[in-house]
Parts: sequence; C-alpha cells; structure tokens
Amino acid sequence: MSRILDIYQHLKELKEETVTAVEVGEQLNIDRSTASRYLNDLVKRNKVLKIPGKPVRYAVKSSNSSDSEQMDLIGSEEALRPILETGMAAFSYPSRPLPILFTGETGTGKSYLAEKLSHLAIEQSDILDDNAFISFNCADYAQNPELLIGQIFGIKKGAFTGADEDKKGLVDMAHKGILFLDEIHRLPPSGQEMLFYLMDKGIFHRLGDATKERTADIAIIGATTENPNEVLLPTLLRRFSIKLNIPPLRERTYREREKLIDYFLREEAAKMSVTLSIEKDCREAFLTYDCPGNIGQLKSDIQIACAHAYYRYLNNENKSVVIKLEDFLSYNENDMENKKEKVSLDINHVSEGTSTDFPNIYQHFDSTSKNSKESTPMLEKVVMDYISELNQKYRHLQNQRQSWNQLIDKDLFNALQYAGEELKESFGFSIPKSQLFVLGLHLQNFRNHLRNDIKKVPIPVMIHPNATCRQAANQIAYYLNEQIRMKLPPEEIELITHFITPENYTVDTIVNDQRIAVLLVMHGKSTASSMAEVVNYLLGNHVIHAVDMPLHITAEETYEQVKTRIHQLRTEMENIESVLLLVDIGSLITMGDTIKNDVDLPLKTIPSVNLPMVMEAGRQSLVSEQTLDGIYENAREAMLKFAKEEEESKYVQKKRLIATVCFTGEGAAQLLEDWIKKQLSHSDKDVLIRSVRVDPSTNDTSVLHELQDYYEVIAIIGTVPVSIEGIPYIPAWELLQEEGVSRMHRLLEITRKSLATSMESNEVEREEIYHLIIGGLQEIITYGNPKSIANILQASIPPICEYYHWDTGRELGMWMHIGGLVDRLIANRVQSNSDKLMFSFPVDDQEITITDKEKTLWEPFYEKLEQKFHLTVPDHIKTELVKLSR
Ligand SMILES: Nc1ncnc2c1ncn2[C@@H]1O[C@H](COP(=O)(O)OP(=O)(O)OP(=O)(O)O)[C@@H](O)[C@H]1O
Repeated sequence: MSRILDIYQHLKELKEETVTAVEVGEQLNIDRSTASRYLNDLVKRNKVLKIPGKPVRYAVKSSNSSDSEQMDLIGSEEALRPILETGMAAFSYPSRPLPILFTGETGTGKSYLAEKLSHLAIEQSDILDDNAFISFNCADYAQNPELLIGQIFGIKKGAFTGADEDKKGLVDMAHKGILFLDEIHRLPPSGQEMLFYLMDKGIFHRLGDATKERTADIAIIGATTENPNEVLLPTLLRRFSIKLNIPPLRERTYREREKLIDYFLREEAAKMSVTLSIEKDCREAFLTYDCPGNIGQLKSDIQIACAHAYYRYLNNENKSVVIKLEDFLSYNENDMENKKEKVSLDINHVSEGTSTDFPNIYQHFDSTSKNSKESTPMLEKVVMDYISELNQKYRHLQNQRQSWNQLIDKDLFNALQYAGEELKESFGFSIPKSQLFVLGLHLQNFRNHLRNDIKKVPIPVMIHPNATCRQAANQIAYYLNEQIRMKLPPEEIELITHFITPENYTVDTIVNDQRIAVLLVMHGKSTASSMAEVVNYLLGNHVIHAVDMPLHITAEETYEQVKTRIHQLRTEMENIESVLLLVDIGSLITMGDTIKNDVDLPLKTIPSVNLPMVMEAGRQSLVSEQTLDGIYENAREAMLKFAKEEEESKYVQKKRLIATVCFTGEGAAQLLEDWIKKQLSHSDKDVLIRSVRVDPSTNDTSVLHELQDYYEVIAIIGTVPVSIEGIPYIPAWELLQEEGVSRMHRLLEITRKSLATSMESNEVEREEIYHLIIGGLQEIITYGNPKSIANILQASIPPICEYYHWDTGRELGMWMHIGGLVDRLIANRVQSNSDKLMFSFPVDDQEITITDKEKTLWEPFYEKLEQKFHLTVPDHIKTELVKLSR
C-alpha cells in the first residue's frame, strides 16, 4: 500500500500525539529513513507539523477538509493536477465562476472530480453558499425529457398531466452555489437552450410558465462521456469557457494506479473493521488488467473481490481477510472456472450486511421511515439514483455468468431469463441481457428483504410514462409468479418498470438471409433511427438499418458513415448483393451516385421517404426472390400511393413560418423580417416571415401559439427570448455569427417538404434550374468548368426530360448526376497519359435495348460533350444513363 498514505493515516489516528521517525518506523514496520523521508514530504505538503528538537517530532496538522478532499482525490499530484488547478482558477474568476465542462470516458472520475472541486471551491469562496452543491444525473430522467427539464428548471402547476403543484427546480435550489449536471448531453435541445440562457443572463423560466421570469446565480459544471461537439448545441458548448478532459485509466501512470488500488482497499478495510491484505499475484493482476470501465470499474472489481474474501473470513476459512486472485472475477475468468470450486456467495452478506456498499433501496427506506418522511421528489431521486448506481456498478459484469450466479439466486435468474425470452417471443420486444442482469440484482434485494422478514416499508409509487414499459413489467411479474411463485406487489411492479427503457425495444436480430440491404439516411439526430426502429418493430425483424445525420454533421461526413455502414453490413450479412438507399432530402438524394464506386455493389436511391415506403422496402427485402429493381419500384409505388391518398383526403400542408420577435414588433423584428426574406433561397420561397410583438413585462406569447394553429412555425428569431416547446429560438445577435446563420439555414433545409414537392414543376423556370445547377455543380465539380457543363446540359436536356416525363426534382437530380459524371470523364481524359484512370465506371451487366427514339435524343448531347471536352463517352455509360432516365 502507499507508504505515505499509511503514515498520514497513522498520524491522524494518533490525533495530537507527537511521534519521531523511529517510532513511526517501528509502529508501521518500515525502515527509519523511509519513514523520515515521507514524514518530511508530508511536512512539505502542509499536512504534518514538524516540531524541532532532538529528536525531531511530528504531529498531524489539525484537520482541514480541503486537505482531505485532495488526499481522497488520487492523482491530485499527478494527472489531475493541471485539471484541478484550471478548475480552481475557473472558480476564482472575478464576479462569477466560469462554467466548466468535464469530458472523458465512463468511470474516469468526472463526477468525483466535480464534487471534490466544488467542495474545495466552496471552502475558499466568499460568494458561494456553504452547502450549495447539487449534483444531478440527466441520464436518470432521459426517458422523459419533459420531466428532466422540469427537474432542473422547476415545473408550474398544470404544465403537464400529473403536475399537480408548483415545483421548485434544482436551479432554484442551487442559487448562490454550484449545479453539477452529469451526462449533460441527455438534455434535449430546448433544455440546452434554457441552460445557456441561464448561463448568459442568470434568468430562467419554469416548465409551463413562459410568463414569469426567475433569476438564479449559479455556477454550472457539466460532464459528458460523449464527444461534446456532436451532442451539445454549439451555443451551449461555447458557453463552457473551461473544457477539461479527464484521462482514462490506461493513460495514468503505474504509480497512480497503485495509489488508487491502495486507496480503495483501505476504504473497504475501514468498512469491514478488520485487517485486510491482498496476495501479491492478485495485486499484480489489479495493477495490470484491462479495465475499460476505468476507475469506476477498478473500484467495483475491488469491492467484489473484498466481498468474496470477507465471505471466506466469515466462514472461518481464514483468520483475517485475505484477497486472493480467485476473488478477482473479471480477471482471467476462463482459467479460474476450472481451477476452483464455485464460491456460493450469499447476497445477504453483500447487500444487507455491512461489508460492502452494494446498493440497496430497502435499507434506505427502512432507515428513513424510522426517522422522518421524505418529500416525493426526494424519494424519486432515491429511486433513480439506486437504479443508476446498480447500472453503473454492475452492468459490466453482465457477461460473466460466474458473477451473476454469485449475486443473484439461480432460480430467480433463470425465471428472469425465461421472462425475457417469452417477452421477445410473444410481444416482439427484447430486453438486453445487461438490463435483465441489473433487474435481477434489484429483485434479489427485494427477495432478501422479504426473507429477512423486515417490517415492510412501502417504496414510493412512481408511474412510468411509457405504457409499453409498464406492460413489459407486468408481464415480467406474471412470469416470475408463474415460474418461481415470486409475487410482486403493485408498487414493486411500478418500480421495475423503471429498469426497462424504451430504447431497449429494438429488435436486435439481424436477418441473415437478406440479400438487399436497406439503409435509411435522414437529416436529424435520430429521425432515421426512430423510423427504422418503428418499422423493424412492426416487421419483427431488423431489416432497416439507419444512419442519422444530425445538424452539425456535413454531407461528406455522412457519405463516409454510409460507406462504412455498408461495408459493415457486408461483413455482418453474408448474402448481401445490393443496397437500397432511402433518403429524405437535399444532398442525400445524389449521395448514391457519389459513393456508388466505393461500395462496389449495385445501389439505388429513393428520395423523399415516408413511413409506408420504408415499410414496403423492409417487407420486400425479406422476400427471397426480390431484385433491387423490383423492391425499388414497389417502394416507390407505396410512397406515391400514400402521397395520392394524402392529396385525395384534401390534406393541407401547413405553410412554414419564421416569427421574428421584439418588444414592439416594429423595430428589430421588422428589420429581421426584411433581412431573413433576403436570405431565403428558391427552395424556401414558401416560407413566410412575420414580426410579432412580445411584451417583456408579461411575456405574453399567445400570438405565437395562435400562429402555430395555421402555420408550421420553424423558428423564432429575435431580441426577446421566448421559450415555446418544440420551436427553436435563435437570439438575434447570433445571426451576426456564422453559426447562427447556418443554424437558420439548417432549420430551413430540414423542414423543406422535399425538393420535388417544395418546387412544383411549373414554379421553377428553366432559367432557375440553370442557376441552381451552376451553384450545385460548383460544389461537386473539380476538373471541368461548371458553367460550360451547365450550358451543354441546358441546350440538350429539355427534350430528354420531356420524353421521360421527369418532374422537377428528378430533372434536377439528373442534371447533377450527369454533371458529376462528365466531370469524372474529364478527369480520366486529363489523366489518360498515366496507366491508371482516376475513376472507373463499373459495368452493370443487366442488358437493355435502347430505342431509336432514345438514340436520337441523346446523341446530340454526347456530340456536344465530346466536341467541347475532347472525350469519348463509353457505350456502357450511355446505356446506364438511359436506364437511369427511364
Ligand atoms: N481520482 C480519484 N480518486 C479516488 N477515487 C476516484 C477518483 N476518480 C474516480 N474515483 C472513484 O471512481 C468511481 C467512478 O468515478 P465517477 O463516477 O466520478 O466517474 P465518471 O467519469 O463520472 O463516470 P460516468 O461517466 O460513468 O458517470 C467513483 O465512485 C469514485 O469513487
């Protein structure tokens, strides 16, 4: 163990008693010079007093919590030092602490560091209140974003069904203190906007209360395991002036890992109140094993090993608690399986005893009921903390059968597995093994609680908002009763609902005999994956694969992701022969042409997807004799049929509208209205801009709500912050920056109905197509002159378009496709002196007959191309173009 900590601990135990280096050496069985060296180290660190004399004597300095905060923070002298220093600097910033964002892998200690840092800062600050550190994990409410925002900002009575009273938020409670938001990326965009507004202005609104402005003066610390550039709004990210990355365990020094191990062992020893030792090979194993869950996993692995060793000790197998290699379950599990007889660890020793801190909700309610009654929000928090603690600590053990056999009764685990299989079979949703494992841990706690005949303390009833989850929980309860006569009371059933999250309903079996991979690519953070989830669920098979295109991702990045995904699918699904891309709008429509050569598989794209089309494509892809062309046609038909039905039912699409707001509705709002109008492109000609007055004293937004009845309000832009659920607000000043403008354009792009429908054919003049195409070609063309190519297209395409009856969207797509193709032909001509051509054009072996009429239509076009660019258009490309055109 770490000698210096040993000595410090020893001196603390002696309290005010003084000792010499020789005495310390004797008491702790270390040599005198080492003792003296470490004592002097502690003096330098201001933790121990040196009393001059002969011999020199030492005593611990009177306890100072900031010292102990730092002593508990292993690494504060090494890897964490610069992080801690920058963090402290953020807190000493004049007038208001700077917001801090911690990033890092799971278990690296972000929450721990946030807490330690906050306590240090509170101690040294005159501004921050002594007890005002509030830590909140946004993941606990991730299933219900509304409730999540409500927890943070407070809820006005009536904000949603079930909100029976006004409720303070954490922001109110953390006034003059620090609010730590763990897993901050779980906040939905509207919540992120509310947060950055609070960080900017110190102003916030409770959920459902747009009128009353409240103030809070708080320091914000956020943490996320994700890449913040991908999951946080740029506006929020920018407000975190200090961004600190916590290094993973594998990047920490050996010495630091050693200190962590010693520290955790010491903590466990203190809990057991016995002498604890560890065998050398086991210690070595802890020092060297792969530990992907970082410090969090190291700690829980050590706790579990200690629990095993303690159990042996209780059974008198050992005189003291000695941790052996076999107690370390995550290590070399296979070898151990054969070596040792299974230790049947009764969970009672783990959960109800005092030996470890295995989370146990019943203990909590037993002890609180004896004292005082907790408020409902507190109880909710306890339940959520409990679930998330079980998840974090033990989820990684899910693959180690040995571990769960020792933590969960066999009959219970078997019954749960049976319930899982039945649920999948009869209801079509599968609960992942990790969920079952964590649920098993909880039910084991429940069972022990009954076994121990402890007076029953009811747990609070918290209704889960998702009906499917509740149905699943009821089914599980039914199977448990049926299989092992385990009867769960109603509040227990409600509780276990919270262990099952809706994301877990994905059907996760990949269909292996599918020959056509169907890939859905759409704008939006999870539009494609949500639609795929619904279709896969309805079809009962994982046939649609999704790639999401969040707002911050560029088209090129998406292309790369799609390519990678197709390669992955080829390895996962050995029978794949072709790919059908289903896309929504914009650049995704021509993506197939761009990536076709790289994926080396026949590929077709259908744009402007809707649900019936995705359903049909998924269904058809399961038909073994179906071809790519067949599925393409059928899916298109399904889409058109749907569109026709929509038309027939006189469905009126609401017009898009951007509201500009200011105090008077005539000043800034009017200016913004004019400016935005000028920014609108051809494809956004349908968008209306309306300036609206929002009186800041009443914050009356009723006009905006009324507008929503008649228009699809896609954004509110202005000088008075307005929070209306579901509509993004862009502060006017943000439009002065590139990011704000691009946000507005992305909002316009994603709300466009589709290239085809937003521009009805007679709305776009030929002249406009020409300009649009020049703009588009400039983006993709590298070798030719976009204008020259567009000139040839303009002269030759109209009769071709008329012959094939292309609508405007299709025509634009073809212009772009041919433009790109010509550019690649030019590139090959430029390179024709070298042995290798830059682009190859795969030959599609499906033969077609080109009619004479088609020949006469296309030949003038080829002639012009060949003359202008001195190239030859190969025959197979001519065939390909005719195929595409039909
Ligand atoms: N520097 C440290 N010194 C001592 N203990 C630490 C240190 N860092 C982390 N720990 C311990 O490791 C455990 C995991 O740390 P923590 O929960 O802070 O990680 P995290 O990065 O927030 O993980 P996640 O992202 O999964 O929430 C904590 O319970 C804490 O006890």
